[in-house]
Amino acid sequence: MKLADCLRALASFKQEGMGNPEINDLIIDSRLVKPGALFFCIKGHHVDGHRFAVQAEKNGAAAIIAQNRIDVSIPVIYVSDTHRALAMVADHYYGHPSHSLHMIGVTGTNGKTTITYLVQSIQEAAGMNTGLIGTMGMRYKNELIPVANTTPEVHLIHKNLAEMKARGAVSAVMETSSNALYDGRVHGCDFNIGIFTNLTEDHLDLHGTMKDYMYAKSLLFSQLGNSYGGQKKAAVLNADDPASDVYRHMTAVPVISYGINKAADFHAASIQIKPAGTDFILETGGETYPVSMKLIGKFSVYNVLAALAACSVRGLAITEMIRAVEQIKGVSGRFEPVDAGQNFTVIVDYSHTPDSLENALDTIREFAKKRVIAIVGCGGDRERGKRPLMAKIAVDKSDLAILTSDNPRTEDPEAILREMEHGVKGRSYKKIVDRREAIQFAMRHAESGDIVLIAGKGHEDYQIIGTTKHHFDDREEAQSAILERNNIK
Ligand SMILES: CC(=O)N[C@H]1[C@@H](OP(=O)(O)OP(=O)(O)OC[C@H]2O[C@@H](n3ccc(=O)[nH]c3=O)[C@H](O)[C@@H]2O)O[C@H](CO)[C@@H](O)[C@@H]1O[C@H](C)C(=O)N[C@@H](C)C(=O)N[C@H](CCC(=O)O)C(=O)O
Ligand SMILES: Nc1ncnc2c1ncn2[C@@H]1O[C@H](COP(=O)(O)OP(=O)(O)OP(=O)(O)O)[C@@H](O)[C@H]1O
Ligand SMILES: N[C@H](CCC[C@H](N)C(=O)O)C(=O)O
Ligand SMILES: [Mg+2]
Repeated sequence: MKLADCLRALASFKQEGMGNPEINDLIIDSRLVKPGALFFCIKGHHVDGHRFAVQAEKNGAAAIIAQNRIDVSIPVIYVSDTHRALAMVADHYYGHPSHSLHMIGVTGTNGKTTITYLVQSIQEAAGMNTGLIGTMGMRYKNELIPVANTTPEVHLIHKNLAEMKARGAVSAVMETSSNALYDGRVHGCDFNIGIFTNLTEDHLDLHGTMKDYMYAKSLLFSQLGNSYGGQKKAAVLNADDPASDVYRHMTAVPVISYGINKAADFHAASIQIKPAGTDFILETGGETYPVSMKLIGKFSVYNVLAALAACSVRGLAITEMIRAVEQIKGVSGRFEPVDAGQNFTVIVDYSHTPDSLENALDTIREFAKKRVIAIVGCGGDRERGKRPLMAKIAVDKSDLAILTSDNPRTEDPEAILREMEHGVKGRSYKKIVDRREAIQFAMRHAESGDIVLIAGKGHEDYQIIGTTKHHFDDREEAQSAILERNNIK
């Protein structure tokens, strides 16, 4: 596409430097620029991308989009907001893929990844080819492309939606994190459905207050626009979470509610949690349907209700959707059992927030006959307020809490643990800084019938120490520690 054509997506701009070169890629990292790329200077959280304009030119950029003055000899297009320009140009450059895909966005503190997997499975079972974008990568037709962010940068979203569409997708389901919504990473995405899971403490390092965090999430619902041209649009809201009362007012499209405690369009009753699954009665449209699924816990019931409500908008039959849900074995790293023939239970779970940790431990209590052992850490370079809270929940709700490291990133692991320990002064717990040793300790000390929860890292197959990613997988670590224990015996 020619530069002038790319610029048709912008409301206002000023070009300096003559020329209308062919643009063959949209790039925001100067290190990735190849000849013919259009480079966008983005002011980041750490550095100002304008500093890399010269490097982008050296690497062959055909033109540059900037908001501050830069000194290069290729065409420069000045705009007031380069990030917004990136979103608008990318949407246009890739042919507005979100306009013709049935787009489902999922926001909320916990449950987003799980719901995207549920929606993809339900829709695919009904013959709707569905792409998925989220924490574990971009997944389409059993191919997984890893991503740096739960919600990738906006040009990558439009690019990948276009690729999914070209390969036959009719729908895409996407995690829209609060950071991404606030930073504009989904600008230009035309969503049909917005799903809200829940709002509990996390990411206050980025949003400051719970109120600002709540408003960041509301952007998904205001971005739904209006129902037009016969397109089916809806906001799917959790009736049991007070933030839904705010989001209801933020959207102009129909609202579908789901919940357990309050009356809702998709309501679950008679919930029975068992070690191998959960049963409940779905009440919707004046009918009742029994559901018997392999997913565990009350929180899983919420996720299923949200997915069913969202998929119902396209008119999928309830009984068929339930059949698809009942087939799902689980989502990688979410309440995932590790079985190496041991006589105790090991569960790896991605609970890395106070609320999800509490839910995971409460769920385990529902069927624990002996001790509950919890291995818990908190990520570095992330919100610090949740550290003492998570330590307290671990100690309050387990019989043996082992505090350890998660991804320390650039923080001192001992310092993170000291902040966690503020929440458990005078209480009894074990502290083992090295996560591998913590897992080995738990596997050695677990007795017949105990349940060990390894929380925080779920599907992650790495540990970030400093800025280096080392291979590390809680499931593998638990397996080998169990085998080692068996060999020693
Ligand atoms: C704090 C934060 O949100 N950072 C995101 C942000 O990066 P940044 O603002 O730090 O970028 P920067 O390093 O300041 O660089 C600014 C610009 O200069 C460019 N640059 C930089 C160096 C260079 O040599 N040349 C160059 O051109 C960069 O490519 C960039 O365009 O923009 C990047 C591109 O979109 C993101 O990958 C990055 O996410 C980082 C990896 C991150 O950890 N983000 C977390 C907080 C996050 O967003 N998490 C949510 C999940 C939350 C949840 O699921 O609960 C998510 O959606 O992933
Ligand atoms: N609806 C829910 N309510 C509360 N906790 C939940 C819910 N669903 C899942 N969880 C817990 O949160 C953990 C993470 O779940 P999931 O990965 O689906 O959430 P997420 O919102 O995608 O997280 P992230 O913000 O890291 O992308 C699970 O391992 C489980 O312990
Ligand atoms: N999406 C979350 C994941 C946290 C996972 C946990 N293992 C950690 O590293 O803190 C985040 O980026 O904050
Ligand atoms: Mg996720």
